[in-house]
Amino acid sequence: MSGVSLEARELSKWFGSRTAVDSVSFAVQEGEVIGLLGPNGAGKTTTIRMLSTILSPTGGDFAVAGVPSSRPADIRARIGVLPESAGYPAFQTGLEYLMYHGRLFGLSRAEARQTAVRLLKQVGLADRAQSRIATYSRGMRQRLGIARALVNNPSVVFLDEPTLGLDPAGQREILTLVRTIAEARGTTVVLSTHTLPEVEQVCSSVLILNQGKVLASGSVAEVTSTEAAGHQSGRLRVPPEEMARAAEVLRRVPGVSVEVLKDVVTVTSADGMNNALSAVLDAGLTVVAFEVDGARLSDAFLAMTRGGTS
Ligand SMILES: Nc1ncnc2c1ncn2[C@@H]1O[C@H](COP(=O)(O)OP(=O)(O)OP(=O)(O)O)[C@@H](O)[C@H]1O
Repeated sequence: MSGVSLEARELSKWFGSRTAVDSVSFAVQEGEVIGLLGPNGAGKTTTIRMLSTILSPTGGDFAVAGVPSSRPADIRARIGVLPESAGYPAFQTGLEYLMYHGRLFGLSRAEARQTAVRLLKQVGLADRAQSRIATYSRGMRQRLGIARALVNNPSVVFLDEPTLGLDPAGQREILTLVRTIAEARGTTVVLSTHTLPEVEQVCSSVLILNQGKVLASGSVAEVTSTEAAGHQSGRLRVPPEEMARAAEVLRRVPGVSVEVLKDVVTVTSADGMNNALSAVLDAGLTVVAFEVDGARLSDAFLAMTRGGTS
């Protein structure tokens, strides 16, 4: 059975009078991919910097692979980080770069080479191992950065916006790689992103931050369904001859707004769609089709963070 590999308790960071992270608590299981989601300035990077021991928390504490935050050097040995804007030595080759980092972690020359070759293969750069990094595309550099984050065989990897600036094919490559890292190696991945479909595709759980506070956390399905219940819209199709009557019935339901287009009524309800549907059925009308929006994480995220960017 897998255990908790990352745990934060009431983690906080103030910069002067500005609160960047405000009492954030969460736990992540081994081999899980957690999406750290939030608008600009939500506190994602600051949270990652604290968990990766680059910044000291102002309050609260955390543990990585069972190692408490009071032992930062031991934590560093167990984590890998791809920072938001990683720089690369243009004149080194991918192989040299990874070997160098392997040596920094105490590997012998032979071990460092072996590790570098294995990782280059894993991130799809085997055929470019001997090319200078200056000739790599942005997507290739990001994959090299992920390989570097894996050099010390970490328990937890932090990837800060790894797909930023990549084209759809590059994004897909990174996301596939993230999934492989978690599934094949059992590594826990913390993925910070603005891009909601990414979270829906690769993350098992999500932590939504806004202005430093946790707005929601849990599995992607839990967060989506909880929020969707209160913010729904949908489309109701009735036979054309019953349209006028359906619109009239719906307009009488409290909290419901109605828009009619041909034989489709678009209904928006602050309290969920059940009352709207019941009213139409109670009136003896024929429902040909009923389709509810708001069952996506992106809808939940937009509803939660509406107007909240700092
Ligand atoms: N070194 C710093 N000094 C002062 N304020 C800071 C510092 N670092 C971050 N902040 C502030 O803390 C808040 C959170 O910033 P952070 O970079 O963690 O957000 P983020 O969610 O990563 O945003 P983005 O998506 O834009 O990268 C912001 O208001 C930011 O201005």
